[in-house]
Amino acid sequence: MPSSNTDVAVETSDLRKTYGSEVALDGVSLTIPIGTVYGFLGPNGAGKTTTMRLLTGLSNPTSGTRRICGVDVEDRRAIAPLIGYLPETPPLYEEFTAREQLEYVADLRDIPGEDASERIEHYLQEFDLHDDADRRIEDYSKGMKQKTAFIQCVLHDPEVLFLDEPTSGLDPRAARRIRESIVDLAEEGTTVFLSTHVLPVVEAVADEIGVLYNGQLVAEGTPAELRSRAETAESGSLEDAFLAVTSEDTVATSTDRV
Ligand SMILES: Nc1ncnc2c1ncn2[C@@H]1O[C@H](COP(=O)(O)OP(=O)(O)OP(=O)(O)O)[C@@H](O)[C@H]1O
Repeated sequence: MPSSNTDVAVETSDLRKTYGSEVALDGVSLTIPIGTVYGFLGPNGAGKTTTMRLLTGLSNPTSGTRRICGVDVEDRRAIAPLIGYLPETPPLYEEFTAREQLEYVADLRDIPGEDASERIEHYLQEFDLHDDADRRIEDYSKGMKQKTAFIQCVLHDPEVLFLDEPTSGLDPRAARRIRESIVDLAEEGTTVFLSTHVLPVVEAVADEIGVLYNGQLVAEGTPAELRSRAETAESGSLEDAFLAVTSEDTVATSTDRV
C-alpha cells in the first residue's frame, strides 16, 4: 500500500540486515524528501552497499521496512521503473559497444524506439562518448566504462537514483561530468542517493548528509550543519566532522541531528 507521504522519495524504518552473527545494518531509519541529493557517508564496512542493495530490492532485510516514492520495495515490478542503480562494479557486456549496451538497456526498460535513440544520442554527446560509441566496451578505459554505466542507469529517467562511489577511480574531467549530471538531475526533480567516502564529492553536490558507522546512522544534517559540528577543530571541515562522528569515543546511540 503506498505511503501517505507523497513528498518522500526514500523511507526506511528500523532497517536491519544480519549475515549470521555479523550485523551489517543495525536499525536504520531514513526519510529523504523528493529532489534531495542525499550524501551517504561512512567508512569501509559501515553498511553503505548493504543499504543500497536493500533499497534497490537486490537483497531482503532481516527486519524493518523500506519504501521508494511510497511503494514497498518488496513489490519489485513496481519498484523497477522508479529506480536506477549504479553499483560499485557496474554490469556491462564487454563484448557490446556502448551504443549496443545502451540500446539493450533501453529495450529492457521498454523505452520506445525513437525516444530511446534520442536519449542515447543526448547522453553519448553529454558524456563525450559519441566518437567511441561504436567501439567495444572491453577496449574502454575505466572512466569510459563508468560513464556508460552511469548513462544506462539514468536512461529510463528514474525517480530515485542510487549511486555507489560513482566517481571512484575517475580522472577529474570525468568525475566533474558525473557531478554536474547529478546536480542537473536533481534540478529536474530526481532524488539522488549517493554513497561515498570521498568527502569533496558530497560537499560539492549534497543537500543532506547521513553518516553511517557500524551499521548505524550516527549523524544527519546539511553539509554546513555537519561542518559546524567540527567548528572546534582547526579547519571546521566536513572531514573533521566525519572523523568526529565516526570515532569510537563519540558515536551516539541514536541519530544525532546536527
Ligand atoms: N554477503 C555478505 N556476507 C557476509 N557479510 C557481509 C556481506 N555483505 C556485507 N557484509 C558485511 O556487512 C558489513 C557492511 O558491508 P558493506 O559492503 O555494506 O559496507 P560499505 O559501507 O559499503 O563498505 P565499503 O565502503 O568498503 O564498500 C561488513 O562488515 C561486511 O563484511
